Amino acid sequence: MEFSDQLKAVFIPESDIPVEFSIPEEIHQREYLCNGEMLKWDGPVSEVYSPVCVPDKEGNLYRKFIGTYPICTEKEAMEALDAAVKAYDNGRGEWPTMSIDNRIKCLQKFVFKMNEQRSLVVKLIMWEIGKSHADAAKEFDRTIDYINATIDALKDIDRQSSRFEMEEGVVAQIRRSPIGVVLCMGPFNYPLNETFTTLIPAIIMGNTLLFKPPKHGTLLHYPLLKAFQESFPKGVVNTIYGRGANITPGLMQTGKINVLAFIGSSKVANDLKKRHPKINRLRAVLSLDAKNAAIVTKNADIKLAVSETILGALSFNGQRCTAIKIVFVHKAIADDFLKQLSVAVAQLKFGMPWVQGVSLTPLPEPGKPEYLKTCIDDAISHGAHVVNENGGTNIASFVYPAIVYPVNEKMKLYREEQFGPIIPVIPYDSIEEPIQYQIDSPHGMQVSIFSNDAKEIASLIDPFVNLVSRVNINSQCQRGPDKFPFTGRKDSAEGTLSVVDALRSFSIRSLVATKMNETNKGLINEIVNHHDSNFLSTNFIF
Ligand SMILES: O=C[C@H](O)COP(=O)(O)O
Repeated sequence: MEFSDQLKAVFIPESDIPVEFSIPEEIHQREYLCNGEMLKWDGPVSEVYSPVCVPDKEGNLYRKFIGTYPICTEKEAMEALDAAVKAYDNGRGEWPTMSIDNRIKCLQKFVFKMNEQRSLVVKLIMWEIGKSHADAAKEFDRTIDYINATIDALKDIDRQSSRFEMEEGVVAQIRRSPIGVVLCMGPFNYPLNETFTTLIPAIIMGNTLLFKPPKHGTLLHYPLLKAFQESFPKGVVNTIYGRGANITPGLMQTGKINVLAFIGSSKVANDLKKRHPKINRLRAVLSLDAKNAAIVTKNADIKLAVSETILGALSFNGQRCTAIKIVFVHKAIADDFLKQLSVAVAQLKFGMPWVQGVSLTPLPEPGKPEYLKTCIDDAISHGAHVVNENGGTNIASFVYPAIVYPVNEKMKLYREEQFGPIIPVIPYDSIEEPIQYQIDSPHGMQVSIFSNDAKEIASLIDPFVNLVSRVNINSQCQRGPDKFPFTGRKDSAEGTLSVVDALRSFSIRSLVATKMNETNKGLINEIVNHHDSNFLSTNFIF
């Protein structure tokens, strides 16, 4: 069978889709959450087509229609903003003044309700973005773990804290206070997990928020709206739907957004930031573009370098900000590396997201296969070739991985973030070449260094760790474990995420201080007694 026919065969008729992996019915979202109410929507809607294609009677493949969601206008977005502003009430609202203990109780209620929706949300992740069912389940469970770790971290921080003497008789309670209204937007590749790595810490620190789900990955949030509504006071979480370009610039222009929490493209983030009339007052927590390099030195364990490169470059079809997006391999071992890499690609299982053990699946962005083809064609026109058999073959929403070699600075693949299943490989002579690449790069997220020579690795750590935010030794680039700081330099990020860092990112250190003289000693105890539990349970220091 021709390879393209093999690829086509993975798209099976609708009637053959295993029932346990199908969603019960099309999802038509006709409501959104604003100011604690599920508001009805009868305006225009956006149609959602799955990357999973099915053949019609003639054998033509078409993306399966799975549902619709509201396309709100600026009017609804402004109403949602008003609700968030009102709930925050300049820091005097019920939520920002609630004790941490009570906020945690709300979050625990939310986790309970979220877990009830696990099966549906996991299936929707799979259908909306084409992630394998196993990885979709991992995404859900990682999110629950992240929330629970956040709760544990808060309790820990709270336990460690106390009133303490600073200096010269001044006693202070150091707090982490909320900042205000957060506009929160996550990416399509981790529509639940990465969105929640900003949304959850933003909420728990006492901020109120506007939440816009990613374009690919909207419907999966629908089953969680009720959980938000029932777990948090009104106006704490408000949702907005529709075309980001139509509604988010206006929100920023109001100057009422205090924190922009955005995971996506650097261009969109910069455009949004510039809209804010007082940009210096805007806090931004951003995770953006990246072009992470793997460097395979001549002292590398090639087998290990290959298996980690495969994981790094092709997990979820290379659609991760932390993916390895370019590989520098020393000329002395380039042939061997490419041979083994090609064999490893050929061993990957491709298919529909519900197939067990599948690692290559259809791509959610409709224009992506065409874009990837232009990248490959451009590289070929500048002297590269596709090394692996069938590399770059495209049928409907599926693109078979391509190893492209030798890549040079004239090619799109040299600088552009392909965010897809292409592995561009550059042969190098001197280690100065990948170092210079990183110096010149507008990005600075991660690198992976492969070598068995400890001295060589040691000599490379400082040059790279001062250019990116994480150096991985003999292992792929990645975000986890989630307790580790996650950030980037240059255009790759702003602010730092991790279970604890995110709590810092969405709060401000503030003090309640007093001089410990005779009058104040007595007063302080009285104040503590008069104040509700808030005073004591927000006294964490970190
Ligand atoms: O897409 C960007 C994510 O932060 C990647 O996370 P990950 O490394 O855990 O897959």
